[in-house]
Amino acid sequence: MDAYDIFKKLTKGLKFKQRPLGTKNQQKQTIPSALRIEKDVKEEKLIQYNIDSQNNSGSDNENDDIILGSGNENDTNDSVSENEYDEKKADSENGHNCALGTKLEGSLEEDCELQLVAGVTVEKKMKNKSKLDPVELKKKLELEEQNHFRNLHGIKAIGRHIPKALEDFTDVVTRYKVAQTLIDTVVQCGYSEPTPIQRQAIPCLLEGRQIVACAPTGSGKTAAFLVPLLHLLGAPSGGPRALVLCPTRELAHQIYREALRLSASTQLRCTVIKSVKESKIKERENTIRKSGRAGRAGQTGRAITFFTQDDVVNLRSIASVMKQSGCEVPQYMLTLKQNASRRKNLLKKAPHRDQISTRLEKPEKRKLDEKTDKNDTGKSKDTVAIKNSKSNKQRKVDTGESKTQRGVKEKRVKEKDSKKGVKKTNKLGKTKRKKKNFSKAAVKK
Ligand SMILES: Nc1ncnc2c1ncn2[C@@H]1O[C@H](COP(=O)(O)OP(=O)(O)OP(=O)(O)O)[C@@H](O)[C@H]1O
Repeated sequence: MDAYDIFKKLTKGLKFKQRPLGTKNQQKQTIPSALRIEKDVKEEKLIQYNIDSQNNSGSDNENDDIILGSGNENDTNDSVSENEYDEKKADSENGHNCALGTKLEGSLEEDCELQLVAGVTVEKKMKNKSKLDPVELKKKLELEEQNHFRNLHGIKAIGRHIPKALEDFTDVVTRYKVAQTLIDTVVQCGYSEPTPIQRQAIPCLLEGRQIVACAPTGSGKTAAFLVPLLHLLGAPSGGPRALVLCPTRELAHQIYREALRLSASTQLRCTVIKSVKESKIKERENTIRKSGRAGRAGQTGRAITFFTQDDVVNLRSIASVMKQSGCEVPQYMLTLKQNASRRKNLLKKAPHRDQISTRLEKPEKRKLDEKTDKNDTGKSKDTVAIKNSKSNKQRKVDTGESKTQRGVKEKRVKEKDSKKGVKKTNKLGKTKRKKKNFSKAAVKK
């Protein structure tokens, strides 16, 4: 908002009469009588006051203790000529009259005395405004120019010693010695001219000033802070050095894309941190890798284990124990066995802790179940029988019964024999006898 706008706002609704030149006296006549009387009284008071002040400075007066500037009714001295009045009025208009009760005499550079109470005066130095240093004048002119430039581009800046807004991107090279390659990439991105926010924010940031910048969406705020940031970072050196906080993930990706484009000429790298947990895992991974030991990072059930070459032996033994106990061996352990070249620094998801505990609860029962399952499928029935049976009798008799069933039957038979004292009989024998008896009965009939 410039001076004209402010004036317009202040005088909104007011009407000004335009006075044509040379009609001064005529207008005087047209002033209403009441107003004219008031004006005359004021002028008279001013004249009287000036005379009083002159008298006070020269000789003692009866009215010294009266507060100056309030008007004196006792003095009705009309001896002040019109010329004197005109001169004094002209002086007062030129700014020589400091306030009521000040001396009107003296040159421009003379001190002005402010008399508050009779006899008490305060010295006040008048500044000679008309005489300015050429350097100061130049500065003022420059400031005026800068403000005019800002107004042209709709830039509003508040603060002390605000740096000059950019006219072009090449300004940055000359003023702040920014690498030409960086500006070239900016131009390659299609930014031929800086946007208003870029014009003012880039020089501020390059001077190391702290700023709060506001601009509408799509006005180029990202480049406004990325260009100076890339210049200040220079070359990469040990770890992250700049952090851009975003309220949303989408905005983070938008800034990331912009940063990738603008940092094409530099060796700097940029990434988006999606969640703190993930970053923590990565951090831990890096520390583990640096230490050369195995480790685990993450939450229960979602843990990630890192292995080194030395862990392979241990893993094998763990896998074999798990197999023996009837546990399900994780896939990554099997792959470790298969491919020796990939064993180093493997990153795999560990099995859920609860799963392991449940599987380890009743391993014996699981074993039995598994064996029954195997038999049900009919896998290598004969071989199992050969291995488990000790006598040839059983080999012959084997009719596909399971090992356990056979064992149970044998036990029962033995118990019966020992109790009753009956001779051992074979199943086959019994059936033969039955057949013989059946044939004899048929012959008799
Ligand atoms: N000086 C420029 N000249 C031409 N295009 C530009 C300039 N600066 C930025 N742009 C382009 O304008 C688009 C919007 O820029 P940017 O995303 O930086 O805006 P923003 O103000 O950060 O928006 P938001 O408020 O949504 O984050 C981008 O595609 C960018 O490439």
